[in-house]
Amino acid sequence: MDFWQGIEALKARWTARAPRITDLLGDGDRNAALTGVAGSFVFDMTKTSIAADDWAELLALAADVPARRDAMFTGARINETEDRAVLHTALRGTDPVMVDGVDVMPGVHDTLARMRAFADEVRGGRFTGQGGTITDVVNIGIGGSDLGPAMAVLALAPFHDGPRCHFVSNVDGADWAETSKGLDPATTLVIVASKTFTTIETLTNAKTARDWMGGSVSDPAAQFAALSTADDKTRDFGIDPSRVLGFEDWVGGRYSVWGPIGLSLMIAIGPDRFDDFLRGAREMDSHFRTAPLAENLPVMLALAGIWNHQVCGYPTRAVLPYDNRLARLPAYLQQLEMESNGKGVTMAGDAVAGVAGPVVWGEPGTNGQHAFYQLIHQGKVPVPCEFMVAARGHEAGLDHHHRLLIANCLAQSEALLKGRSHAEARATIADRFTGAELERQAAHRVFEGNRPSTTLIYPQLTPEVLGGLIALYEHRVFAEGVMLGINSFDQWGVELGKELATSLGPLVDGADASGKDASTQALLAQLLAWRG
Ligand SMILES: O=P(O)(O)OC[C@H]1O[C@H](O)[C@H](O)[C@@H](O)[C@@H]1O
Repeated sequence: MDFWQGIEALKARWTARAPRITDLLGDGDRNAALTGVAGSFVFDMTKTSIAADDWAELLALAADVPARRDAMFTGARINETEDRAVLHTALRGTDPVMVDGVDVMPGVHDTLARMRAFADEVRGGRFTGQGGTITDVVNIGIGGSDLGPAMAVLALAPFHDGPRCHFVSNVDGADWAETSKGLDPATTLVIVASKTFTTIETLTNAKTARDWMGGSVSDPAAQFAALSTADDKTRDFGIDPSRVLGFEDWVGGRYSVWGPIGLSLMIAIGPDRFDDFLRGAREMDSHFRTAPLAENLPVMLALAGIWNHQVCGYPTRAVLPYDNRLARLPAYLQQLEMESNGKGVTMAGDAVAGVAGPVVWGEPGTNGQHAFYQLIHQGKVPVPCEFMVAARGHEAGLDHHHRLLIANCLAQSEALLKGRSHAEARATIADRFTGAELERQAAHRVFEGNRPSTTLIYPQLTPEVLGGLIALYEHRVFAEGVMLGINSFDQWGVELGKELATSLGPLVDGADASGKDASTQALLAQLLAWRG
């Protein structure tokens, strides 16, 4: 059956049945089927409205995933619109992978060895700034050249034993100004991370950083390193090839944290722990490649997403890590998921017959509970929630905090599931109100319940677990993309805005704006008046 016909059939049955998730939870076999295990992860999708027979039909929709997956892992050019292989998995792999008849793995291992050597030199004080041992590292990059390492460096803070790491991404000068405050140029290493080395934000920030450093040291370029596929451009910028770590075009920006783009993370936590990070991802790769679809965690996450978004029609998904150090995970996943699957055209160039990827958003718990959970519990449009929590934190003396964290995480999914009826709401306030006022007040305290959520649990957020977590989401996005028939590995949708920004530059300097639409002209005129 065609994917979209399958979705329509599932939607019709789900609408007719209008199941209560609490009723579905009575079926032990269904619950076992909707609970997945891979390495250190347990994924519970029993609090969704997927019935046992729905699950069997959803799995059938994933039938094309294995062949496509195998094509990806073995170096086929599955990124068809850019005519590229998709091999971020090779960055953490061990086995040979052939692209155009050449094994890419010796190159991958050579680059990893160079990263390790440089990280060790920086961490061990053998590579120094012109004022002594490197105390601070600033990674300048944006999108995939920022979000992965920035998210991972924060996530693995308990494992830091190297120099401090900072991240500058926004072309807004505020980002550079705030980050560079208090840094000593003579003991700072600047890493310019850009796959293409053409990204205007990154090049602007890199030049500003070079000027800043040039104010204090005689040879600023000596304290610069670059991570890029464009050797010629890094050389033009003045960075010595010995401090340029290259990678190939078969690594997409949002999938690039495993190689040179992860250098800041490697410097922060050390090469051995970076190896653990890679190993965690490799174990998830192996699970994705070998586990049957019905027990395959990335496929299960993908099907939970397909069910909530395409079958039930819920437009967004909230990612809610009950793990404060995963504060940047929602932003990271926004790029991973929305840049990969936010598409309207199939691989064949036709319009997608339904909606592709959902809006992904979120914040860590418990903070979100005191902000937007109001809408999640009582707003009219259900928001499928993706909870995640570790069994243990890293703060040995603060386990009572972690106990509360777990309790809150489980409480939220329980509240979403069960809700509170009008009668129950009335009972909670019957001592304070009577008559019509009691009914009115009770109405505000009703929770519909029956709201879907999934929960991912793991023992503790270690480098290995983080590696597995990111790989899990990468493969989830891949599996969804295969089912939707789209190319998850291009991002043409970011181009138009970039082109227009280039054409608008001179207009901000006062050039003739008459070719622009009326709204843009008016906004520009006011901004120019204020700029004086
Ligand atoms: O690494 P760079 O070439 O500088 O690209 C940085 C980012 O910008 C692009 O516009 C894309 O949307 C991202 O996928 C990419 O990660």
